[in-house]
Amino acid sequence: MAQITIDHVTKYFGDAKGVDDAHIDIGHGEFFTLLGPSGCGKTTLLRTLAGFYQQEEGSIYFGEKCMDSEPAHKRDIGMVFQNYAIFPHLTVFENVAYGLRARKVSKQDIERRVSEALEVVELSAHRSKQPAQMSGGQQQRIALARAIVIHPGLLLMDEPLSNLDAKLRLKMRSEIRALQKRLNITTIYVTHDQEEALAVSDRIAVLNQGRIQQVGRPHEIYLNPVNRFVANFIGSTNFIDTEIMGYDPATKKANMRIAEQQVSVPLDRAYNGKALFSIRPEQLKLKKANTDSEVPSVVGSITEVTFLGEKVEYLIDLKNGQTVQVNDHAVSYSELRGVGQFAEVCFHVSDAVIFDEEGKEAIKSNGNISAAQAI
Ligand SMILES: Nc1ncnc2c1ncn2[C@@H]1O[C@H](COP(=O)(O)OP(=O)(O)OP(=O)(O)O)[C@@H](O)[C@H]1O
Repeated sequence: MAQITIDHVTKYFGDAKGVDDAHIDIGHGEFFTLLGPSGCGKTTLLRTLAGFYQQEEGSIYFGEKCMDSEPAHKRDIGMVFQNYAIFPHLTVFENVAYGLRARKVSKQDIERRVSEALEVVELSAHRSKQPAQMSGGQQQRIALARAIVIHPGLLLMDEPLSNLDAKLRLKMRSEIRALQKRLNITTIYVTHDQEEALAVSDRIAVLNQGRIQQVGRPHEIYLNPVNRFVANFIGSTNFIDTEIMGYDPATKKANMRIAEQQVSVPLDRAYNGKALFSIRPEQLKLKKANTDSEVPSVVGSITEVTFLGEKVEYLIDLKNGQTVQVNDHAVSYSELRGVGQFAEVCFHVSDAVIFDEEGKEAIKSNGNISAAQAI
């Protein structure tokens, strides 16, 4: 049974829907992330879960218990916000103890539980300090300790790392992930940072304009996006206009015209007409001399080269007028290419996802997904 069920929840602001018919089941101990661009409804959904907003449609269950008429303070939730929301006039210890005092926990238990929480976030040595004497990362750890000290059934985190610099974000995100796994607290995490979401989550829901676009494990979302929005929002993707012809229901294959090439492709459903071929820059390779001539390729000329050490980013103008990005590796000088050079860009059809012309739905998903189940 799911620990958290968001059952077709819609939250209106006037006539507009902040969250539109969200349906998600979240398991016990899961690290679940709500990911999407600014204004997509992440915070609204989180605040509705917390009981700060009341949805107009649908229900929220914690286990079998319906939470719809349960006030926020009775929902057994710990929260961490972007701005830390810690009290500047209280010591680190008193900040963490605050929720326990409000719950009338005994003095002895407060001492024990706050000490434990401070140890977990590695702030024991700072218990008597004022927050102003602490760094941003330390202040966020106070907020984290304050959220976990009440032993909540659910931890909600709204962009907790946004105020930290890039290096500290990386450090804190792996700390949060490790802590969440160790304490096994079901966690719902909000971020607009796709790399952060991929790094920390068990599963991710991608939202756009209030609607959930896709729910899946990080590699599923990345390798098998269900529509153009998800493919474009997570990582970078080449979209190449193609045409699908002669779908054969017996073999479930069709011919795809891509640039000057004609390639046979397996499809998930019957389709003929214009389509969008979506492939990641690292799934495209520059063909080397004397390599497999069976692999499909399209030709073009190199217009930009960015050498980044572990990879080289090439922009290539194809003969059909479209530009693609190829992220290649160059382990020796002889493999480096320059601007103006001719390039043959090759790919495996199985790596690509093909969408209908508007990009609303995949007509060919990524055939390799089952091989990645071990992750
Ligand atoms: N209190 C409010 N009153 C009216 N409209 C609101 C309110 N809160 C949010 N909205 C609208 O609802 C939509 C979703 O907002 P929300 O804050 O949930 O987005 P978000 O994904 O969390 O964005 P961000 O990453 O910028 O915080 C937006 O269009 C926003 O303008």
